[in-house]
Amino acid sequence: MALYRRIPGAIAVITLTNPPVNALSCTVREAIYETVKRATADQEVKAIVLCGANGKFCGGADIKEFSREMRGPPLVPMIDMIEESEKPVVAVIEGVAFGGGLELALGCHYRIAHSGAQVGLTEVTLGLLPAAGGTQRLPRLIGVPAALDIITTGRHVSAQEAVRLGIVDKVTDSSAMEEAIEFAKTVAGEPMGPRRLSLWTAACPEDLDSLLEGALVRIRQRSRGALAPVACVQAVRAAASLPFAQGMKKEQELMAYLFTSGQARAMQYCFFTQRAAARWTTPSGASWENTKARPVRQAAVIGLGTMGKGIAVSLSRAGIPVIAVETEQKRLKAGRKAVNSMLTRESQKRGLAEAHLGSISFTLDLRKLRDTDLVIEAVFEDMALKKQIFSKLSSVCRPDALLCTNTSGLNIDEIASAASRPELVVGTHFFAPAHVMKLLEVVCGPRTSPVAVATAMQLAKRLEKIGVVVGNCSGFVGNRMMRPYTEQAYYLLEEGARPEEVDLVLEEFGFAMGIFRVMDLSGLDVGWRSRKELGLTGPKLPPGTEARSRGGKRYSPLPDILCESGRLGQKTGRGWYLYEKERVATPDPWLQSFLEDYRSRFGIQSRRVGQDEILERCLYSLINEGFRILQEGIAASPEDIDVIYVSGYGWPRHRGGPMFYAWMVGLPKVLDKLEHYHRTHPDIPNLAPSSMLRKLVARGSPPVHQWRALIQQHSSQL
Ligand SMILES: CCC/C=C/C(=O)SCCNC(=O)CCNC(=O)[C@H](O)C(C)(C)COP(=O)([O-])OP(=O)([O-])OC[C@H]1O[C@@H](n2cnc3c(N)ncnc32)[C@H](O)[C@@H]1OP(=O)([O-])[O-]
Repeated sequence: MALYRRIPGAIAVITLTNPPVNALSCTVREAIYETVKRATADQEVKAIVLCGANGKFCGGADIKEFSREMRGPPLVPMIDMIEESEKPVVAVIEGVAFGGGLELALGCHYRIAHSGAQVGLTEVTLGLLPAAGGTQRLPRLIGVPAALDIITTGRHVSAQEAVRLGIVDKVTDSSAMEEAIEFAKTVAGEPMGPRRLSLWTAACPEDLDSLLEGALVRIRQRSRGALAPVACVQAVRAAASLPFAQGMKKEQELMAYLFTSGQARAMQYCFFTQRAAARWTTPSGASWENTKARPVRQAAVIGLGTMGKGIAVSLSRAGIPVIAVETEQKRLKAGRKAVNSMLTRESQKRGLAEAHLGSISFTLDLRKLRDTDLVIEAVFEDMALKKQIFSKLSSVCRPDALLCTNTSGLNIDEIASAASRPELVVGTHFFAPAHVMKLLEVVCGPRTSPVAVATAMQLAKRLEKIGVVVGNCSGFVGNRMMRPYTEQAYYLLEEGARPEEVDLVLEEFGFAMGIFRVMDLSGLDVGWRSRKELGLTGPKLPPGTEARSRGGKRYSPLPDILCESGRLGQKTGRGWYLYEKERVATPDPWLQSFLEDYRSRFGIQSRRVGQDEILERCLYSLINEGFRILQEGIAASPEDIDVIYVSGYGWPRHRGGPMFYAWMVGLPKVLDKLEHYHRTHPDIPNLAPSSMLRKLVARGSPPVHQWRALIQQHSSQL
C-alpha cells in the first residue's frame, strides 16, 4: 500500500509500504493513484514527497505478478499522472530504486538520494526492458550514451555516480527524507513544466548509429542470443529519434514481445531460484529455519595456491580476519605477495579503506589455528595429503571448529574419516577465481551435521556468494554433469566434427565460450591429471587396455594424446586451438590432420555432424546426468542444479539452467533424442535416459517446480 500523511509546511508525504522491497504490486499502484490524486486535489498541499518505508524506496514492479493475470492500474499512466502534477513531487531515494522504482522516480520532478542508495534500470536482467517510460525518460535526462549503458546492462549505479550523471539532483549523507522535505518547500509554487522529462529532448551524439552498433557488438559478446538487451537498444534509438509519445509506443511494442518470451520466463525463474537456494533443507528435517549457524569471527586457509589465494581474499573482503598457512617459506612469501596485491587491487576498485578488510596473517605453523572458528583447506586434489591435514587439524583446532575442504570432487566422507569430529567436516567447493566467482557448492557428507551446513551456507552469504547444498559423490553436481558433456564433445571430434564447429554451436546457444576454448583456457592437464589418478590413462592403465574403451564403455584418448604431445592449451600456445597471438584461438591445421590420422588409425568413418546433433548430444547428456543426480538425491531440487549451472558454469541465464531448459524444450523430446542417440551409440551408457526423466514424461511432464515432490519419493544423499 501507500500511506498518506500531511506534515507542517503544506507538504504531503506518500510512503510506499510493501515489505521487503516496496515492490509496485497491484495494491501499491492503486494506493499511489489514490494518494497522489488526494494530494493534488488538497488545496492545502503545496508539494508532495514520495518515499519508501524501511529505508528502501522501491525494488520495482512486483515480479511475482508477471506470471499472473494483470490486475490493477498500469504503471505508465500512473507515472504520467505524477509527472503532470502541477505541484512538485520529490522522490526520496533511500536503499534502492530499481526498475519500475527508478521509473517512478523519473516521473517525479526532483530526486534526492541518500549516499548509500543505488539506482538502476534492472529489467534487462529479467529478460524485459524498462517499459514504464524508463527507456524514454532516462536518455532525455542524462543523454543517450550513458542511458544506453545503464539500460542495456541493468547495472546498479551508486548514488555518487547517479548525481554525477544527473539521474538524481542531490545526494546527502544525512537524512534524505529531511533534505527532501526542506527542498520541497523551496520549490513549492514553481511551474513544473521544465521538470517534466517527457518534454525534454535526448542529448544524442552525431554518430548515433555507430554508438548503437557498438552496443550491439558488446551485447553479442556478453550475452549472445539474448533478446532483451537488443530490444533495449531499439527502445533507446526511439528515444533518440522520436517524439516522446511515439517512443513510448515503441517501448510498449517491444515490451509486449519480450513479456511473453521464454527468455523472460527463464530469467525470472533464475531470479527466484537463486534466492530459494538459500532456503536449504535436508530430508532429516534440518533446514535454514531450524539450524543456527556458528559465528565465524576468525578463519584460516590452508594452502596458498590459486584457490587458496582467492579464498583468503574473499574472506578478508567480508571483514573476516584470516590466518593463511603454507608449508614452505618460499611458497608462503609468494602467496603473501600475491594476496596482498590482490587485496590492494580490490580495495582500489571498490574504494574501500583497508579498515574494511579483515586482516590476513601468514604462517608456516598449523598450531596458530587453535582459536579459529573455521578452517578452509585448499591444497592440491590429493586424498592422502588432505587426510593428513584433517588429522592434524583435529589435534590443533578447537573441538567446535568447522573444518572445510575445498575440493572439486573428492569424497568428503573419506576426508572426514581422518578427522576426530567428522560431523564438523563439510565440503566448500569454490570456483576459480575464488574471489570473483559467485557459486559455492556446500557439500554435505553422510556424517556432516546440520550446524556445519548452516555455518557454511551462512559463510557463503557473508562472502556474497550463492551457496547451494549438494550431496557427496564424485564431482558433486556441477563437475559430475560436465563429464558426459565433455565426453560427447570428444566423441563428436572422433566422428568428424572440428573443435571450432562444436564451440560455435555452444556459443550460439549462449555460452560465452565453447567447451574446447574453455579447456584450453583452464589447461588440458587438469583433466589429464585426474584421468591418470583414476587409472584411465598413464602408468596405472593396465597393459593391453584397448585405446578407445574403458570397462566396456567408450573412451576417447584424444585429450590424453594432446597432453602427451605437450599441447596443454593457452599456456603452451597450443591445445585444441593454436594461440599465436596471446589468448586468440585460431583453428589449427595440425589438429585437423591429426584428427584425420586418428580416425583412419581406428577405422572411424568421418561424417558431417550437424549442428542439432552437436547441441543435443552435448546438452542432453549433461541434462540426463542432472536427472540421475536428482534421482540419487545429490541435489535437493532441479532449481538447485540450475542455480549451480547459471552461477558457476556460464550457462546462459536467458536459458534458465539445464533442467529448466529441458522442460522448455519438452521432456518427451529430450527423452526421444536420448533414446535415439543411445540406440546409435550403445557403447555410451550415460546416453541411456535416466529413470527420473522417464518417470516425469510418464506423468505428463509437470513444470519444474513440481518435480521436487516427485523426487522426495527417492533416496537422498543430503
Ligand atoms: C512493468 C514494466 C516496467 C517495470 C519492470 C520492473 O520493475 S521489473 C523489477 C525490477 N526490479 C529488480 O530487478 C530488482 C529485483 N530485486 C533485487 O535486485 C533485490 O531483491 C534487492 C536489491 C531489491 C534487495 O536485495 P536483498 O538482498 O536485500 O533481498 P533479496 O534479493 O533476497 O529479496 C528479498 C525478497 O524480496 C523479493 N523481491 C525483491 N525484489 C522483488 C520484486 N521486484 N518483486 C517481487 N519480489 C521481489 C525477493 O524475491 C525476496 O523474496 P524471498 O526470497 O524472501 O521470498
